[in-house]
Amino acid sequence: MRCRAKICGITSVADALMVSAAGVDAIGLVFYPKSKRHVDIAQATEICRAVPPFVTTVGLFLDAQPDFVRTVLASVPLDVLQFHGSESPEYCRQFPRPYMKAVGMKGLAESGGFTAYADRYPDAQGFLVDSHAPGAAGGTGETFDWTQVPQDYPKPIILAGGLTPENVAEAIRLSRVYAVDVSSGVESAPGVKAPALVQAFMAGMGAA
Ligand SMILES: O=C(O)c1ccccc1N[C@@H]1O[C@H](COP(=O)(O)O)[C@@H](O)[C@H]1O
Repeated sequence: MRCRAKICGITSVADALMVSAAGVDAIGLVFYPKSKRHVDIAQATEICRAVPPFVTTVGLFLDAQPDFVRTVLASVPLDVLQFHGSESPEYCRQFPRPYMKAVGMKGLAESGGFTAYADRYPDAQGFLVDSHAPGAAGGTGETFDWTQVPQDYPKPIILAGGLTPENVAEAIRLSRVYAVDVSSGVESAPGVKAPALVQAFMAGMGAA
């Protein structure tokens, strides 16, 4: 099966159309106010309405108030939610959308390991493994040991954290994941995606 691609931290219609034309399967919109890639509801609505069919729109939240998530969902046509903080299973399942739970892989082995963590979220659509420590914010732009990515978990695994055009083929070879997720590795500035880097990233995936 081919490895799918999500590009996160889209902040403009132009970038959404550019990465869609490059062949990505999903775009991510960051609703975390402290992020340099944060979008407001008006921007996000405009972006989601502009993406072509069959490109999935993902909303990233980090320990947001439930009312804020509901307010976003009332206006922005998101397909999937990505919870990147310390959200509980009960929190994640309360919204009328499928969700992915981000898992901070740093130090996870000492606190029970991936399976124990993921099993707490039986209704998650998939798990996004990132390089941060559990409880810390992700989006660090750093990699982690890709051989630690679980191989036999019965849900899709999405690999994130410090991926670039140069390392994505090796990351896919070592991790055998369902999908990869990149943000800072294809940017010319925070929140601004560089067409040449996006194309090189997609070509790098094809070399895996
Ligand atoms: O993009 C952000 O600013 C961000 C902020 C807080 C949590 C997660 C964030 N982004 C997500 O982090 C991973 C890895 O990003 P990178 O490729 O290492 O820059 C990815 O899922 C982003 O969507």
